[in-house]
Amino acid sequence: MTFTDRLRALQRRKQTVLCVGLDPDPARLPRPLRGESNPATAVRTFLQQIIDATRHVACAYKLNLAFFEALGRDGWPVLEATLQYMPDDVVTIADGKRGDIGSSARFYARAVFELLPFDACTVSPYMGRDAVAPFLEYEGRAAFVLTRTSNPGARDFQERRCDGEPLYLAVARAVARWSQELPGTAGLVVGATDAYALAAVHLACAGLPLLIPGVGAQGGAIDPILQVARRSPVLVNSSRQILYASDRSDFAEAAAREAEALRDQLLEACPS
Ligand SMILES: O=c1ccn([C@@H]2O[C@H](COP(=O)(O)O)[C@@H](O)[C@H]2O)c(=O)[nH]1
Repeated sequence: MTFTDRLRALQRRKQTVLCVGLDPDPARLPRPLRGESNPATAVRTFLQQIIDATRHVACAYKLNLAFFEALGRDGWPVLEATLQYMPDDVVTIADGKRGDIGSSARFYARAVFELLPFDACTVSPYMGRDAVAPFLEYEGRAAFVLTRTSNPGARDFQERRCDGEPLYLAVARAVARWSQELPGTAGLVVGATDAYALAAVHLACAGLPLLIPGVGAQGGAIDPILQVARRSPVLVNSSRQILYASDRSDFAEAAAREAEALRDQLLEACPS
């Protein structure tokens, strides 16, 4: 079964397209956990409680690798423990935005798909086809390639014209071509903060799954997502708005409420 088929089946069964982002910042942990002498232990407990509180409304969890790497030597065990804690009915995404020459990219791919059991990862297209290809060789897994990202700096390069269209669209079309060798292994990251780019990427590559960050803390709109979800599978990520909904002992309940509210707003995007 391809990654995309598995994702669609999960979304249909659970009626949710919500991806909860796990970006654990030790300085933002709820106050009751901040007293823990080892921040890695606190992060591990925090993430397990967030997973328990949101698993009924999440079809995916996106773990931003930067936050685990920044825990130093304790980061890898926390990453492994968090993955082991995942329920069966979700997919996991390693958000490391990898992208290097082919011989090195193969090792990045091996780390997330062989050493760690991630279902998908994020990849930067800047270094071209050989930097992306190793991630597309794993049957049943997927690589989401950055197109038009959600941050203000996306305008610096991604919107430059390339053969008469924005560079991010040329990237999206190239990824669609590259993925033909092993269908179902590629997706695209496109931010919710630019409704025009979201619609354009979706029109250029209808059918490729879209990982959409930028709602919640970054203020991206929901309606344009509902439009593109009519023809493309979508996974909508929210991290800080859910994780840090409260910094008191009710943080898990508050996270559940935020996640449920976003799931409800996105119900129309679920496959029937
Ligand atoms: O274009 C992009 C690509 C990745 N991200 C990542 O998604 C989350 C968003 O966090 P929020 O707290 O919901 O804003 C974070 O891990 C980013 O690194 C993105 O925001 N935009």
